[in-house]
Amino acid sequence: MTPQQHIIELTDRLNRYNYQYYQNSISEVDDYTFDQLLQELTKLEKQYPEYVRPDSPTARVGGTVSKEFASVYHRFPMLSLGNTYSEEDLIEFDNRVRKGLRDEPFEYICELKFDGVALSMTYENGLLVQGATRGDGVRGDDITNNIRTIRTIPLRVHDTSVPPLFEVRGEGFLPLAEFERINKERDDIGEPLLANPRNAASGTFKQQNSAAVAQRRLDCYLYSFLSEETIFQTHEDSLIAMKNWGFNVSPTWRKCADIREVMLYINEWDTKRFDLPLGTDGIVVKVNRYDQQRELGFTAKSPRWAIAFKYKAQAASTTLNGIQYQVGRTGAVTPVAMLTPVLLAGTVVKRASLHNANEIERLGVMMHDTVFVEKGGEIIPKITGVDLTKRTDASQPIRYPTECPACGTPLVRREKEAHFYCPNEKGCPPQRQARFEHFIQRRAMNIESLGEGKIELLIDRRLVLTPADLYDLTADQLLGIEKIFMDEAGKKRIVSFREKTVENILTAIERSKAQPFSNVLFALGIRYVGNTTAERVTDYFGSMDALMHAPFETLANVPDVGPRIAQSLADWFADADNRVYIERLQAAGLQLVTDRKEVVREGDALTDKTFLYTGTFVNFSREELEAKIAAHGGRLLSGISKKLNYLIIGENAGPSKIAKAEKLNVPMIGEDEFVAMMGE
Ligand SMILES: NC(=O)c1ccc[n+]([C@@H]2O[C@H](COP(=O)([O-])OP(=O)(O)OC[C@H]3O[C@@H](n4cnc5c(N)ncnc54)[C@H](O)[C@@H]3O)[C@@H](O)[C@H]2O)c1
Ligand SMILES: [Zn+2]
Repeated sequence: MTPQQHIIELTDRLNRYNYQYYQNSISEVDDYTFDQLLQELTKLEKQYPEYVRPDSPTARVGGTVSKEFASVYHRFPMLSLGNTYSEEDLIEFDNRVRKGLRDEPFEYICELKFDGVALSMTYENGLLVQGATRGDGVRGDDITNNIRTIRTIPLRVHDTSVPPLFEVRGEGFLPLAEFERINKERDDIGEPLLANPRNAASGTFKQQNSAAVAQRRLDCYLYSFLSEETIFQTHEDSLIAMKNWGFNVSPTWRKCADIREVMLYINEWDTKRFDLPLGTDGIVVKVNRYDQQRELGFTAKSPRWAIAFKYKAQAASTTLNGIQYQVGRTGAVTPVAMLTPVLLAGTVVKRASLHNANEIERLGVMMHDTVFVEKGGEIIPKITGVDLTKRTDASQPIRYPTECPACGTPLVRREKEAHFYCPNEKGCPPQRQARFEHFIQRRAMNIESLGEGKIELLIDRRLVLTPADLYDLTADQLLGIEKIFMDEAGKKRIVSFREKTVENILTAIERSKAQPFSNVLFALGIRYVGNTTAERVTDYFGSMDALMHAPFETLANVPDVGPRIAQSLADWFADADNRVYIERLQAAGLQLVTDRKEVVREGDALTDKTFLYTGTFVNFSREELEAKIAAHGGRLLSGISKKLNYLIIGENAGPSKIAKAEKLNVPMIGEDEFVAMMGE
């Protein structure tokens, strides 16, 4: 390849990675590889400036704006950061700064480099008026409504000392625990898992539906303050002030007197960062004084007064001793690597995720190979490669099972899905057990006193076959059952049903009969039917009877449902065993209707019309307004979508609702118009 061809190839490749990363929230390669390639291109361009392409990724911020959102211009450009993985580069940076400041004394502020999405928030007279992404650095996407869903970003700053117009910047992120929770829920209802917290956060901020954004509890750490007039002398002062004004500033920053102290900070956070509630990929070093920052200035792409030091992903090598194939509630088979224990980022790792059969093939990994494990933004480490130099004759090809490891049923693979499934939904033991665990969880029937091995024992003793059997259990059957479990480490654990335990369990089972209909529907464990979907569906149909007999077209028309979930519901109710199951739950006294108040019809002027309201009203309380809509045949929706016919505007109406309605061209009416519409 000639240098020119090489430059062309690298430019195209990096531009494609950038597009996938910023536009589609997908990483085709890991960050380290990306950064190495970018460095290679930078070097080549320096050597052969005549071949530099105008669209070179070395000269611009990698993102773009998207068509789905309005674009906004940034008052101050939102740039990138120069980055490095080596201490030598850091010392070079320090030398450049010293030279730039002509040996004048200076200090650094070190911060963690939070791994999420750069956000900019503009405040006018103390009010949050705009939230935007970085985009191409000059223009970003206006995602104000999505940013408003972040609880830690104040909608109003009460302190009167803030300037009339200012901007704060920070990193929007998905906390690790939230990422794990979402993935657990997705796994539970058979949705594909989100790849990593950064890409998940970036994908979430790009969603059109703010209500869906609000359900993922995004957060944001602020790290920068900007305004026309200078009100702070140093970055340190601005961090302290932002904190005092109620912004979420991570307490992890530190002032460092020189580059040696910066190195200490880097070493200290190398492993400590894994204890933080979010993913981080390095640290950011900034010159503290603003006048010195101004003196140093910017390149086209990044400030000269700051640099990011990135940690290489923490990796270790160890041997792959076996693979456990776990069968989940929906029958999906997940391979988990069993490793020779190895120390990684401060914890001992014995297992690593292998995701699915495609991943095993992609890695080309064989049994007894020496493999690399890495800890990235996720809690469970993953296998990222094979050390081929250590491969011996002992390595054996991995034969992915063709039959369910638990029940022997031949596995199937559904179209376009990465997982193999055990189709023996009713008879497969781990599927059955997981179905019970799903049924008893708090968000479902809330019989959690049956957790921790107790369900296993009841299934073992054949006291229960389906969750409906729980409602026939008696104290006599339960008293005195006992089993000793051995855990992996060979530790004994005794599960026994003593008097008090039995009493608790039976009380919880009895109480579960009062759980609302939507919890019951969720508890059934129908594929793709999570909590929210269950609420939408039960709200819409009002009773199990109506739901069970609804044709596919009606199901698909329920707000937020769509054909995929509708098909899953239709298939489930078409199964005769499932209908018997429902009959038994009904006989046991579970709630199979919504406890909506009886609607007394007063008219039908609003028939087939959908409504949503915002604010408060003169003639009605919220409940009264809702009752009026129903009494005249109208329907209340839970969010603004194209399916909404009218948004009723009251006093102190929510600006984000109004903005959204404007955007979707949903007609807005006042209280008087609403009354007139009812014909009262
Ligand atoms: N894997 C891929 O395919 C792929 C593709 C494109 C980019 N990337 C990654 O993204 C990087 C480029 O992204 P970039 O231009 O946003 O640079 P960057 O992420 O390396 O640095 C700039 C960003 O750091 C963030 N940041 C976090 N904590 C901060 C703090 N305390 N102070 C200031 N900023 C902080 C801000 O969002 C800022 O925009 C690449 O170096 C690469 O690692 C990866
Ligand atoms: Zn099976």
